[in-house]
Amino acid sequence: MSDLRTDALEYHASPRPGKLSVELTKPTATARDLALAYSPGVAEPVREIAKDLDNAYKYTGKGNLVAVISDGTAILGLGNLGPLASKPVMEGKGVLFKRFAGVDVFDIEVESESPQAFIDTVKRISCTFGGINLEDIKAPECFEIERALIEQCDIPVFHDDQHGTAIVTAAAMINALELADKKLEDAKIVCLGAGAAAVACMKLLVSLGATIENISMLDRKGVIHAGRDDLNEHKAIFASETDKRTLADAMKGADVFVGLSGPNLLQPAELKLMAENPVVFACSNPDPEISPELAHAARPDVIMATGRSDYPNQVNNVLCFPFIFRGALDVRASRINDEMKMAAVHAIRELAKEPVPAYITEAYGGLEMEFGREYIIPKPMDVRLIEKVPAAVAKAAIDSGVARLPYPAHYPLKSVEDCF
Ligand SMILES: NC(=O)C1=CN([C@@H]2O[C@H](COP(=O)(O)OP(=O)(O)OC[C@H]3O[C@@H](n4cnc5c(N)ncnc54)[C@H](OP(=O)(O)O)[C@@H]3O)[C@@H](O)[C@H]2O)C=CC1
Ligand SMILES: CC(=O)C(=O)O
Ligand SMILES: [Mg+2]
Repeated sequence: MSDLRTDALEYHASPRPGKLSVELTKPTATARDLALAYSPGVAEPVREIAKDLDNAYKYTGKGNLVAVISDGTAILGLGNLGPLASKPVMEGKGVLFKRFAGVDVFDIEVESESPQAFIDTVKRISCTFGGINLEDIKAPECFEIERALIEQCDIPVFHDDQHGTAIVTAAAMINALELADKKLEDAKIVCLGAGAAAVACMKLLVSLGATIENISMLDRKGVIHAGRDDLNEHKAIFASETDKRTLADAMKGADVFVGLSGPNLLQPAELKLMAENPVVFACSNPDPEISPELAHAARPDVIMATGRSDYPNQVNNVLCFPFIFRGALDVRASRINDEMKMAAVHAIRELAKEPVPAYITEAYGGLEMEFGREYIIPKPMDVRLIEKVPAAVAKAAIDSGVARLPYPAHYPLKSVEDCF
């Protein structure tokens, strides 16, 4: 592990800087090819698009192109390090979009002095894209930014840290609670963090049956309770009449801990206070709220997940965003609505119960996996994700009236190569 820093820097630097490049999709070998690709031939699609803007989907890459856009104010759990420092993560999201769902990405890092400046910038460039994935924008600004852009754009705008995270968390939570023999309706839930991801995750769990009175949410100042006068409207939804003030207060008898805050914020002593068979999703990246080693040592009965690839149960929005956009783009949805999000939750959740193919076992060093405490959610390289999730999302888009194309004739997809 001590080599990880060196290896990661080398990976990003060599043999050429970065992780993505632009590829050509048409022949360019002859003068004729160039006359078609550029002047004079390029004038023909220009004229067609000027006549009817929808022709951009026919003659350009718009329909398969997503902008991954950040202002760098909440880069993973590293904090507000500025737009340029967010670029490796945004390129990384581009890698995942392409690798897992064949979606092309331009990453865009925006220097903006205000949410309005960010909104204006994104709105002005939005016609280039088939969809917009907002990333690593801190709360509460992210809520206003996403709302305004959904209103102003006719393409899907999706804040991944809110909804991608919520969808995957919900899918894993339903499975984890089933294994713990508990019901979401009765579960006492502690959520450490009250930002973009935390608020969206708790809202989605409530829409799936969790009881808002059973949720204790905490920010840097402790438990969010009705006596506080420093809460924004998003935190205030979770303010309860309670005497609990600290994480330890909240953890007494809790069934579930969801960490969407920062590194090493949960102590073993606090974990020991939880009810039997506790479910702990320590999802802060790159360093979780508690390491699986410490958690298992403190509570042998824990069902444990992190956001990382190197432990069992990776609860990470990578399981959602490539596939939800694939489905949304393929039916040219005008937005990603609640029905599509819910369809994604169930498609991901159900896949965890299917037998794990041999190529996944091999990719994880021969580790045998089956639905259980160490396997509550599929692995990102499971190609059945591209079969199941876009199909469910596309169907939900059609059924809920936001699709502009019929169910794709080439669905269900069997692999990324099937996309076109
Ligand atoms: N596994 C996954 O797929 C994902 C994981 N995440 C992780 O979730 C975390 C939050 O991301 P995001 O919601 O986008 O960021 P935001 O900036 O929107 O929210 C951060 C939240 O964490 C709280 N917080 C930070 N430090 C502490 C602390 N010491 N004690 C209590 N609360 C604290 C903040 O409190 P306050 O409001 O008081 O400032 C804030 O509510 C990150 O670590 C990120 O990596 C995010 C998305 C996906
Ligand atoms: C995974 C992710 O999007 C995050 O940690 O911010
Ligand atoms: Mg993120």
